[in-house]
Amino acid sequence: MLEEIVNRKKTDLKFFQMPRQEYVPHYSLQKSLAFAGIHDGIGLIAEIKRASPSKGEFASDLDIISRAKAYEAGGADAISVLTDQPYFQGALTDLITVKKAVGLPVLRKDFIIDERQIEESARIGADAILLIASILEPNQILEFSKLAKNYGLESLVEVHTKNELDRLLDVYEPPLIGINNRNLKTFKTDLNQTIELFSHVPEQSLVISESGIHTAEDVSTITRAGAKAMLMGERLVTDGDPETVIPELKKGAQLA
Ligand SMILES: O=P(O)(O)OC[C@@H](O)[C@@H](O)c1c[nH]c2ccccc12
Repeated sequence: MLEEIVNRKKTDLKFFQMPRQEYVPHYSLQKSLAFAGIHDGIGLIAEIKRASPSKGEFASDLDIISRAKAYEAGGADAISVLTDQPYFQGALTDLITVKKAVGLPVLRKDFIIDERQIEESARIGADAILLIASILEPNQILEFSKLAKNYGLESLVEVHTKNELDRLLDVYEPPLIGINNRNLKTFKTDLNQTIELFSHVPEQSLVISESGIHTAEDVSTITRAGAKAMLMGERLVTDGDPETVIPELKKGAQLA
């Protein structure tokens, strides 16, 4: 599946058009998460996602403006927006819309494999981009992070295996490391991934546990593992009242 997604991305990039730049205020994902880690015990990146290859369409009629505002009102520290269209029903315009609706850092969630996508991310108003270790070489991750920084963007580097992490750390120690609990090949999630990989992450890096986090107990588990932040998609997208549920979920960090 991952190979299929990346191949489609390569095809679509043949028709790439650079968007015009608009002025938007910038927020630091790193600072926002570190601040929340101190005050709430855990930082939250809440995700806007209509569909996924594993679950199909689960929120096709999502009102992204009210959802993003509810995330912010509930105490989310950043918003992640899926911008991949073919597999996640996302769009660049979703990110532009969300960025205008909230005063939080916005992470562009996509399959970045080309430098032009980084300038594009800056132009649509992203504050940070996702770099996925399973589809990029470690030196590409380093180069892409530098390029992102030149555009004023932070990078969240996502790993799923110890091998990906080791290869990455030989070349670059990212300030923000995402441990994806979902195996992108089988789609299975396992919070043990965060527990197992955490001890191998450099002390200075802020760890974000991603995927498969649904309950306050899950939040407790990943906090105990050492994560300072979490990325939640499906649980929040499908909830009737994220504004109420976010503080309840965050309380899991206090029980850790
Ligand atoms: O909906 P979940 O299980 O809470 O997962 C959110 C997020 O971690 C997931 O959407 C994700 C993690 N890494 C990705 C890479 C590409 C697309 C999506 C993702």
